[in-house]
Amino acid sequence: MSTIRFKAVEQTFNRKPISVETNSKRSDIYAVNVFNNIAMRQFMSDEAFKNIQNSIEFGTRIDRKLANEIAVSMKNWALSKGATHYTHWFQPLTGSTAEKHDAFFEPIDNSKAIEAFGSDQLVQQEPDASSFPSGGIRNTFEARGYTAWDPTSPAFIYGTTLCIPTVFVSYTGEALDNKAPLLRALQTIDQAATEVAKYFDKNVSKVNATLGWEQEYFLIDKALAYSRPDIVLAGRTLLGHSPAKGQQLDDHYFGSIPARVMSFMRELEEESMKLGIPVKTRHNEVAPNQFELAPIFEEANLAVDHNSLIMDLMDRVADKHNFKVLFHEKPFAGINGSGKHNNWSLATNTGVNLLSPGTTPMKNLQFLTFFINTIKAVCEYEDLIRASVASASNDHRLGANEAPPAIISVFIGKQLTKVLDELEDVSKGKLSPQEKTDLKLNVVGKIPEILLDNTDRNRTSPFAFTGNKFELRAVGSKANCAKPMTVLNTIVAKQLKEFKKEVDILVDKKKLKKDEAIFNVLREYIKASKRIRFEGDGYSEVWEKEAIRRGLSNHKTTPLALKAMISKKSLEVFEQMGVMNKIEVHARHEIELEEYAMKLQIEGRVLGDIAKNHVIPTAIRYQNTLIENLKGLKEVFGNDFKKLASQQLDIVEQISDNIAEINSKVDVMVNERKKANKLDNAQLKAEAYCEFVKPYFDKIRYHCDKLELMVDDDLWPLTKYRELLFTR
Ligand SMILES: NC(=O)CC[C@H](N)C(=O)O
Repeated sequence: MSTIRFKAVEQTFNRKPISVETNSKRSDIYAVNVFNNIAMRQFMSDEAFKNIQNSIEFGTRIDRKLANEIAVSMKNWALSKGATHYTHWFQPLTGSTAEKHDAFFEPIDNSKAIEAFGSDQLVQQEPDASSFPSGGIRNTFEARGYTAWDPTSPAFIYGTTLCIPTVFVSYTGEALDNKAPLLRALQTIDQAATEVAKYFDKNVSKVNATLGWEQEYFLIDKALAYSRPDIVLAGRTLLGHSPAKGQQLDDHYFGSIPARVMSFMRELEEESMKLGIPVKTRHNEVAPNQFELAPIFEEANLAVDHNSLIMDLMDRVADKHNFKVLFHEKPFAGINGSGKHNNWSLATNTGVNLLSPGTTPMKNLQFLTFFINTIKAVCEYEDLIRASVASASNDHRLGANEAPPAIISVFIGKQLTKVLDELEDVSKGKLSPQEKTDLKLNVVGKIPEILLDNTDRNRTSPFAFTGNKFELRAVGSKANCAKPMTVLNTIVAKQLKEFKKEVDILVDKKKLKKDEAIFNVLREYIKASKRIRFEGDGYSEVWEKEAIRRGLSNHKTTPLALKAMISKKSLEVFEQMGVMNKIEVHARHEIELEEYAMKLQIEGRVLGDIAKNHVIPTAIRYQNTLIENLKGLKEVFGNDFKKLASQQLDIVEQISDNIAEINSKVDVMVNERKKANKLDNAQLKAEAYCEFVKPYFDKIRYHCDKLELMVDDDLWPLTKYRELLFTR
């Protein structure tokens, strides 16, 4: 086994950057592989173009006849780009993407064939999807699943395949994927936010939620990564002693990008550009061999699709450059893990960012309205947000003093805290002319147009306002952003609807002026949502205690965090907002619990195997050399040998002790796993894995890592941390 390690290290030493030919002008290739407006205009009639534009903007139905024309034009465009196949591209509840390719080719008799693709193939398909998780939805209804075209996310060519973004739903209408609920949530926030935005500008007829994600990842040489069974099977290292040097010198963050990584990034960016993914930022992250990539924000549905697509693209491009991308939130113990911060905002079709202060008091009141409503929504549903980012892998990251804690709170900075404090004192009911002027001039009027440079940063906060958007920092690097985005947009929509109702009542019944009514409602919201606001150090123990006092949840593990998904309150908000019915939520809850248990089961098995079949035999081999040495010393020195051999004897004993510990702990862990596996109830099974199996991982690791420090480096079979993290 150690030969694999040394071969891998040697291979890595000999690697050179793969040269990539890239276009210096990115704008020339931007979106060339996307069926966007330019391509559509070129390939379809005006009528069809207008029809599809309306559908994208207002969700109107696409006429069947025109759908056929759209399909044909899409096919012609794809063929002109060299595509041979098409696929409905969807995001099942596995969290990744799925595709089943069909050729355009169709024989019409035994001597002739055509390239065929019509509305039937575009609009709806029935993949044999029986193997995707459905959380019992399909069994309950004996319904099959089908994929349906999502015209709001443009088709694109990936390799030689035309990919058509689709939703995946059962015949009874239940969503079997991550996209369908997201689209519903985006529709509901559009309606709710548009209604409220109309208070300030009658011309607003649509509000888009926007998302800018930041993807963190590790890049490890392929040979090194594949030399470790734990990385291959579990996506993370389950053991490995910390290297002498880790990230303590802070010399990687924003440092110069290593040459091989740079080649990888250039090719990735080039391919992303062609797919219309507007990647903009690249840099080294905190940990050695950790990097980050971020695009410009986009409409949330498109941004989610682009993130799923780029994760796939990263795998492929990395492979070409002899790297493996690790998306796991915590691939290495002792150094930083990876997140995927979600920057979220709301934008009107009149070009206004609703979370950006403006030049006039009215614009600032609009900003405050959306700002305070968002805070209130997060306050009401903090536990649901936590649930939306819960996973076995993200549990390692949240609360590890490198990413936000498991407690959800909102950070807004000093300046806005002051504004909210002042708004809290607004009088009840009608405002005097003096108070109105004062508010206009001294409170609302004083919010600077550009807050970006004035907002403090707080990396310890899970939900931080950063000048013109909120940054949800709790999302894990492996996650599909659709989940947190569905929750966030749903709860803010609910909140905005409530706000509108309350303001309207004050205007209609209490005869308050619109802005008076708004001030009155906001005042109450500021008071009601105070407990979620926290400006201090989210890593501190003081905050943990304070959060308990404030009644905020602090679920450190997924089985506990997920419970909030199916609380009465959560089921109600999903149902009322038309995002998911009870069956859909329960199905997802069940799937996530099962996934949690399975992930831990895999980790337990891999660890057991490595510990017993790799670590222990290696330790015994080394111990045997020591014993040989001891025998030799005895032969040469006779009774005096003990003095000379005391250290060796000590090591021999320590090895035996560690072996004994590993052996017995693996046995107990296997037993606990067996007990957990017998449980039918998904919640209890996940809890059993969490409480009784997982704790053994660290205990076993401890002794394996001790042996790593003792055993001859030549014999050690597992590629070491220093090799994984510092060879590139
Ligand atoms: N520089 C950073 O912001 C680090 C973020 C951190 N890696 C996380 O998991 O969220």
